[in-house]
Parts: sequence; structure tokens; C-alpha cells
Amino acid sequence: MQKVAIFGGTFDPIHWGHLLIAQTAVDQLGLDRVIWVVDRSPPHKKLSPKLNFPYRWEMVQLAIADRPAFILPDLTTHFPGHSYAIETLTHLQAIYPQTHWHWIVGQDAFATLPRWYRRQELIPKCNWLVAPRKEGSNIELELLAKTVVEQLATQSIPIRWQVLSVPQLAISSSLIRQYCSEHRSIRYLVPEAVRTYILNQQLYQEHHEEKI
Ligand SMILES: Nc1ncnc2c1ncn2[C@@H]1O[C@H](COP(=O)(O)OP(=O)(O)OP(=O)(O)O)[C@@H](O)[C@H]1O
Ligand SMILES: O=C(O)c1ccc[n+]([C@@H]2O[C@H](COP(=O)([O-])O)[C@@H](O)[C@H]2O)c1
Repeated sequence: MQKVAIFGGTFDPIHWGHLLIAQTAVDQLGLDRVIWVVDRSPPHKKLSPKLNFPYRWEMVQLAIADRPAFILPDLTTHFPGHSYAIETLTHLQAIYPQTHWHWIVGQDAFATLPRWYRRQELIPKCNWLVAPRKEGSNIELELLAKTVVEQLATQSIPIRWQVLSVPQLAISSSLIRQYCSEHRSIRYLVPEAVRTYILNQQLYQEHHEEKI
């Protein structure tokens, strides 16, 4: 059985934090590959307006180009609109049989797991790899995980999960967008190819975050 992890996100844009998490998962679990899934239009995110999907997809492709173990499938023909995690997993299971599945999530996304669509089917099918997101937050993450596990237990959903031992980088896509809009450098926050792409395409020149 090969070991594969799915890493889904908006990636608006992809940054070094994402890449470090994926590489840590490969090393810690001995994964054969990580499949990057760029969300077209995540309904759970109310930020506005998201960069068009093709730009976000292209930046992920640039960022992972030198890593054969990182795969970016083109799911647009199968899922032209939004797709939920369970639909993505079911689709990939057909392409990669004989696979032990993992799913990479940051601490904040992990907290929302008890509300994901068709979670009764999805959650038991994967080993959940959780990346801490707040500095010095080991205790906080333990408490969060306890809450998540309890919430799932009340829904009779068993979960296998583990923490990724990743050095925490306080980098977020929103920070990159903010820096761009303030004409600050994003060097060392994103891979060079991504930085050049953002500059050439003049992305994130205006700041549109909604306070919700
Ligand atoms: N620095 C980080 N440390 C740990 N997890 C992260 C980090 N950045 C992103 N993630 C996780 O990666 C996944 C995809 O993240 P996403 O594409 O939404 O980026 P983001 O930086 O969280 O974006 P935004 O700032 O717009 O909310 C999510 O599960 C998120 O929790
Ligand atoms: O399938 C769902 O119901 C679902 C609900 C919330 C989040 N997700 C997935 O969680 C991943 C991280 O989400 P985000 O918002 O941090 O980019 C991404 O792959 C989303 O598709 C999935």
C-alpha cells in the first residue's frame, strides 16, 4: 500500500508555511506523495474577493515544480464548481487504489472538522495530520483536539489523527496579500517563482479583506 496525503486549501497565494507542512508530512509519515487540491470557491470562506482559481492553481504549480512527490491534479473537468472534501477523496480513491490515505490540515481547519459535509464517511477514511498554527500552542492544540474528538464522538465518528512536528511559521496567505497591497516585499515568504509571478501579474495590489 502506498501512503498518500491530500492537502487542500485556497492557496491565495501558496506560501512557505504550506510547503513546510507538506514536506514535514512526507518526512514524518514516509509518504509517497502529497496531492495538492486547490479549492475553486470554498463556501466556508467568506473573504472577498478571492483571486481567480487559475492564478492560484498556477502558483501552486510553480511552487511544487521541483518536487516530484508533490502532485497537482487538474480536477476542473470533474469538479467545475465547488467540491467538498468527501467528493475529492472519493474521486482520488478511484485514481489511486491500494492507498493508505492521509489528510493534512492546519489547526484552524481541524477545528471545523465536526461540521464538514458528509463527515461520517470522510473522517474515518483518512489519518488526519494536524499542523499547529499558533506559537507555543501545544497545550491549546491538545485542548482543541480533545474538543474535536469529543464533538465527533457525539456524532459516532471515530478519528485517527496526529500532530505534525513542524516548526511554526506565522505566515498566512492574508499576510502576503496585505504585504502586496502595502507594496512591501514578500521575498522569503513565498517561493521566488511565486513572488515573480505575483509581481508580473500585478496580483494583490488592492486589499479587500472583509471583517466578518
Ligand atoms: N502557517 C501555517 N501553519 C499551519 N497551517 C497552515 C499555515 N498556513 C496555512 N495553513 C493550513 O493550510 C491549509 C490551507 O490554508 P489556506 O490556503 O487557507 O491558507 P491560509 O494561510 O490559512 O489563508 P488565509 O490567510 O487567507 O486564511 C489550511 O488547513 C490551513 O490551516
Ligand atoms: O468538505 C468540507 O465540508 C470542508 C469544509 C471546510 C474546509 N474543507 C477543506 O479544508 C481545507 C482547508 O480549508 P481552508 O479554508 O483553510 O483553505 C480545504 O481543503 C477545504 O476544502 C472542507
